[in-house]
Amino acid sequence: MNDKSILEQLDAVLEARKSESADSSYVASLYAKGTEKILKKISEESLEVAMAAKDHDHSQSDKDKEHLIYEVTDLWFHSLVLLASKNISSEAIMTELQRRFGLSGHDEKASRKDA
Ligand SMILES: N=c1c2ncn([C@@H]3O[C@H](COP(=O)(O)OP(=O)(O)OP(=O)(O)O)[C@@H](O)[C@H]3O)c2ncn1[C@@H]1O[C@H](COP(=O)(O)O)[C@@H](O)[C@H]1O
Repeated sequence: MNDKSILEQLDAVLEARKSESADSSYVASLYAKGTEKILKKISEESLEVAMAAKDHDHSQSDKDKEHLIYEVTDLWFHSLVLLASKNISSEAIMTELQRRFGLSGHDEKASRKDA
């Protein structure tokens, strides 16, 4: 069993794909097409998340819950590809989430208004 988290493992794969060919790797093909293409995928996946969430609102079914998980995973994955393309690891996001942990969103917004 691998001791590294799936995010750490995926980070390593996304880094390694920078020297792979677009023909053999989907991630390499996204890097080759550039930021615009990756953003287009993120935009498409966001829309699919919204549609899946609305479907689940209506049905409350396990099937639509699974579909929502699937679509959010696609969105997270393409966001990680965007970050990797800019040499940002998922660790940076974990660190930022950790920094925000326990800080109320309302309080954080109020502190920005004061600044
Ligand atoms: N987690 C994922 C992952 N999630 C989703 N996808 C792909 O993301 C694409 C998005 O789905 P779409 O239906 O929008 O795809 P599409 O219509 O073929 O895409 P476009 O032609 O419109 O760009 C699909 O091709 C999925 O297979 C992923 N591709 C790769 N990974 C991970 O990345 C690793 C490296 O992948 P490769 O670079 O392909 O080896 C893999 O081992 C996985 O761990």
